[in-house]
Amino acid sequence: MKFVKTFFSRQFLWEIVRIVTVGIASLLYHLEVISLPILLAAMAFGLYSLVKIAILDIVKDRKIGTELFISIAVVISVIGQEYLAGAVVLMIILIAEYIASASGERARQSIKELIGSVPNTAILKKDGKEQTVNIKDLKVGDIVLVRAGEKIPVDGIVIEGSGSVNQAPITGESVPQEKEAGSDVFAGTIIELGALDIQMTKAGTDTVFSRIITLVEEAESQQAPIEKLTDKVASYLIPVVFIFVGAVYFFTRDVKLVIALLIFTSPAELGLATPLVTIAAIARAAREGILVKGGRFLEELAKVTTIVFDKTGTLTIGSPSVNLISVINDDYTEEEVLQMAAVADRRSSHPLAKAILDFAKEKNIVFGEPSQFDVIKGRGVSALFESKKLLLGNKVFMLENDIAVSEKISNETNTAIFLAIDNILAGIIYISDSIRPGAKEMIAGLRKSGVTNIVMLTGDNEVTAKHVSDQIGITDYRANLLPEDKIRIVRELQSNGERIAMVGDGINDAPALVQANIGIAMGAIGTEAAMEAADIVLMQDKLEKIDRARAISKRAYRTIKENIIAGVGVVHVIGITLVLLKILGPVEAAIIHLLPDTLVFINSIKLLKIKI
Ligand SMILES: Nc1ncnc2c1ncn2[C@@H]1O[C@H](COP(=O)(O)OP(=O)(O)OP(=O)(O)O)[C@@H](O)[C@H]1O
Ligand SMILES: [Zn+2]
Repeated sequence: MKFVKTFFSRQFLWEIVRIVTVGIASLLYHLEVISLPILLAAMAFGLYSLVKIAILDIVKDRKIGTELFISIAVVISVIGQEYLAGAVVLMIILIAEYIASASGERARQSIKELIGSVPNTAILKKDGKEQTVNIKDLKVGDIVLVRAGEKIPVDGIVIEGSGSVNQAPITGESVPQEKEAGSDVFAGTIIELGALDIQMTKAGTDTVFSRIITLVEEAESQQAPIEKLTDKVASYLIPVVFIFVGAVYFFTRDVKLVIALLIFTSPAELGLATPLVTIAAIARAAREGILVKGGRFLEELAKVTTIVFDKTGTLTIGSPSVNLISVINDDYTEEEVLQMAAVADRRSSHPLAKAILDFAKEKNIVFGEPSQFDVIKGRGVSALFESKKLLLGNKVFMLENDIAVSEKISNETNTAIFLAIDNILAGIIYISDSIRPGAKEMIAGLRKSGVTNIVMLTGDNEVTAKHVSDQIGITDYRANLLPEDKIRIVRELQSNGERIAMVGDGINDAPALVQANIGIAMGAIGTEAAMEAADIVLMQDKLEKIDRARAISKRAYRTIKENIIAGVGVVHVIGITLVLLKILGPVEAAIIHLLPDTLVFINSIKLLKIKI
């Protein structure tokens, strides 16, 4: 069993030796086989690691941990001549420490097991020969051969062959994707059928897979606010505890009582309560293709009450197509309107421009190069072609340029793009983009999970914006926005004291993603910019992943609270009471104290398995 392997690995050898030494010495002393100095020597050996950690904590992290409490308790037991009690307590606490560190290690390993790994070698195809080489020796452009049942070792482009690839290690989606010449493939994914010749673009630590692993590993260091809070509470509580225990000793002179009290007043599991959950939840999310860049964001997403969506490319698929061209100025034909629009948009990288160009190509329309070209953000483009001035964009853009636009031309489902030639409206191009499947269910799911405010932001026109938001159940939408308006709106919502999550495609809306408390980027597989800008990255273009991310976050946050309240709070309060009532002595206290450690561990690690 992997579990057993971690717990008995060499890394923990010394901890086990210490536990056994102190245990056997206690037993032999009790049986009067060994003398007191030998017991004390064994205790010193056992105590050594605790004292070391206690001192390191104080000096390096300025933190008082359990180790200090226990060290003091053991020293007091020796001074007070309660040798055996001290030794047994020491042994049990060593066991507890060992459970804690081994379980943290176990959780970390399980992340790697969940996500998997990338092979170290690849079959290189060179000069008509095939040879197995180490990944490190591959160069960009090398051709790598991968067959059915094998893991793809590099990121690259398929140049020959076809096959179905299971991308679950990266996207969480286990339905295989068909790959053929020209398709992108990613390291760590598995070819289920077929064989592919892959031209390598990235290998080793540059691959998407590697980036995911690094992000997940770094995520642990991004403390959740609740963790900072528990650290703070612990630092206030500790002096109070020492004064309290000191007072108890002063009035009772009862060494055993003091030792037992120190065991239950130590903040042991507080240190374990959050990090374990964070690791488990982040690993769980990663397996579903949801990349959470820190424990902080889990907590933020769990608490969020407002979620802001970008429309194009997020709620809609983002690959629009032209439906209709209507000629307004009879001096031009339909072809000419399309041709001029294509000229104006040929230098633009906007998805709407792509739709227009694709349509022109489909109609075999030849379009020239503009002599001048400008992008007017959130409005459209302007261009100069054969001394004609072209303006292409939304209605606001036309009105801003004093171009008359008659009213009845709006159409619900389509985005109307206006073309003006020499400041006279020539035609309108209707373009539509379909709403992503599952959008309505996702919004309903978020509302059910307690998100009270859902807002849609778009640079698109009012009519289309209303149409889209009506269909998916969003009542609050803002249209005709410039990119800076989106940031401003996020700020405004925040200034009402609300925590905002913003969902976008991570490319055009990166600034708004950064401004929000949590930025969520969709469909980021392979898009470096989106992976950088967002705090939570959805590897797939699937809206239900937003619901999933929220569900996992809420569950993780709940688990942290359970750990702190039930695992730590309740056990300790009951423990202290029973000790003061003299129902529990030091040895019983130490044994019972193993319980919350184990509870916290089990409660956290279950996040990897349970249905959420
Ligand atoms: N290259 C372009 N060609 C034609 N129209 C454009 C172009 N760029 C912008 N527009 C017009 O300006 C509007 C706003 O563009 P913007 O890029 O800000 O947002 P969007 O892509 O429509 O939607 P969203 O804000 O939801 O991503 C578009 O709806 C379109 O009418
Ligand atoms: Zn956008």
